[in-house]
Amino acid sequence: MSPTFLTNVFNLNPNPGDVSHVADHRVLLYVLISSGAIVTYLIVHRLIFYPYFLSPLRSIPGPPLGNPILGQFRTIIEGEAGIPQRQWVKRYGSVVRVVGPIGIERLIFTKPEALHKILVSDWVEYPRPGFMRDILGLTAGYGLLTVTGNEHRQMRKAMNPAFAIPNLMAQTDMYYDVIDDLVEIFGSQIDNTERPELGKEFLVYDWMSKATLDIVCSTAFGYKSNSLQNPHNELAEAYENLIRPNLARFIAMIVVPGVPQLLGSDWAYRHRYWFTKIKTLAPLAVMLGSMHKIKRISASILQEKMSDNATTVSDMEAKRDIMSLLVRARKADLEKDKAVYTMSDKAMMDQVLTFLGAGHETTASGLAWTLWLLAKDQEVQANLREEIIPIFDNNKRPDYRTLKDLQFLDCVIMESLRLIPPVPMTFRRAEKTDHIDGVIVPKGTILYIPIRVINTWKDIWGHDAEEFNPKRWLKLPENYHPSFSTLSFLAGPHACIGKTMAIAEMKAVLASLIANFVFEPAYEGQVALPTAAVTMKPKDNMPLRVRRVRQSPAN
Ligand code: HEM
Repeated sequence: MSPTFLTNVFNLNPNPGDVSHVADHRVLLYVLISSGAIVTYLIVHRLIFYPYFLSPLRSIPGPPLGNPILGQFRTIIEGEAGIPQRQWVKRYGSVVRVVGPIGIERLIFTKPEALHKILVSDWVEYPRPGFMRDILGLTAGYGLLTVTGNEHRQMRKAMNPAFAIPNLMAQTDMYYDVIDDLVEIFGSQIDNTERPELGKEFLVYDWMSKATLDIVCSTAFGYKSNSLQNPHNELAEAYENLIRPNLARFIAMIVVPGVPQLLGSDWAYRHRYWFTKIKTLAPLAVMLGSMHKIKRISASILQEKMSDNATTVSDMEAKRDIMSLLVRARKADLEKDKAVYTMSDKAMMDQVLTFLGAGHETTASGLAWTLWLLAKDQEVQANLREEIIPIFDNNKRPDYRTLKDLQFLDCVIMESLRLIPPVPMTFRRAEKTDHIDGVIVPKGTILYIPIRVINTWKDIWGHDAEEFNPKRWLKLPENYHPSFSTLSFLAGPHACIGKTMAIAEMKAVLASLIANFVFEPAYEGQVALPTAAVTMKPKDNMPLRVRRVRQSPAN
């Protein structure tokens, strides 16, 4: 700091006879006052003038602006995921304006035509917003979930064949290697209690999470994570630590410009020790360590696939995991045409994290909530068992087609995913000024895609839209739109690439569990709530009482 600056600010003039310092002092004072006035004006403009009097969105109905600094943020964060939005749509109609923290406006659109524009016809101009891509990039890899426009088009085209039905049909048997373990673990733990006929309480979400991790690891990249049997598996542990940090704090850090790039750098990994010195930043050190471990494991998985020279049909049949298929397709493409688009090694490695991030917790949440709904509705559970038992009496590992043909199982899963979608909402950002559903949407506006609201909208689903009624899928309502009445897997070019895989997996797990066990609430008056996270992971890991359907011969 220069001595002149100090002299001026604190009026420490070394030469008392000289009056020029008084003029200097005044100039500085004017500068300070006018800067303060500008900053105050900008804050008042941002928090009050703009949202109340100037915003072109101000006449769109919506909840009150609320607290000038937080807006409706507290209601959103403290409410159950998707529920405040549902109340607003009920109250204010099909287009709603919500003001969040520091005056940031968001719009909710619900009509099929509006959703078609945002998600399908103009999807390139409505990408995932930057803050969302930063969060996804760090926790689920810079893969399909973060790329946009042409890069997304090319990457998705390269990946689609690996998710095609013939491949999924061939993979179904891999699910049962994991499911058999799960059934065996539940069964033996029940049998080891003093009164097996009363069953045992299990934290169902935890078990579904282990099972879906093992399934996605083996089907997506042929890796045996074995977390059902070994909770200390390196990849399972690293992934668990990666997603554990407090999400709200993590998001708050990530929106600071430069932080995502810093966290993704090797420098941050090498210097992570320093984060442990500050209590609030300490979880980041664990997260950086986990990211590094996952990258190392992904690199070795990819290396192994690339050096794999499977040429015989039986070798190739054995290696039907998604990553093997991608590596083989890339090799073939390059041999045919050197100029063709192929994914870089880094992009391929990032897909490992994308499959883990996108395909594990989502499917686990879907399964846990389905078991909860069945635990609360014993009649539906019994009807489902009635459909499944004859199949399992013949074959304990029903294939893709057999599972697909189980009509009531399909209804139960579709209804559960409708009512409690594992991803309750997502976001888009307008990259152009546009007209949607009669309102002007300025460039830069953040749009809520309110998955849970649409899925339970009474205008489409009728008066019992918020109730669990699998039979509704046998006769769909008149207003039903095949793409925009349930958005659990979204629609358009960014729709879930793993949809068919997730549904087949959920069917195999659920059918095997319901054939073997009865699920009941763990205690009277149990209420299940989701965490306010990206997925609908249950807050208490969903304790349920599990009993054997038929007593084992030992009993
Ligand atoms: C019940 C289970 C699942 C649900 C409810 C679900 C839901 C979703 C949703 C809503 C999106 C769109 C997100 C957005 O655009 O903001 C999405 C995208 C995606 N999902 Fe899933 N998902 C599930 C399972 C899976 C599985 C098993 C995989 C793969 C192994 C997977 C891979 C992906 C990928 C890669 C994307 C990005 C697609 C793109 O942008 O092109 N998902 N998923």
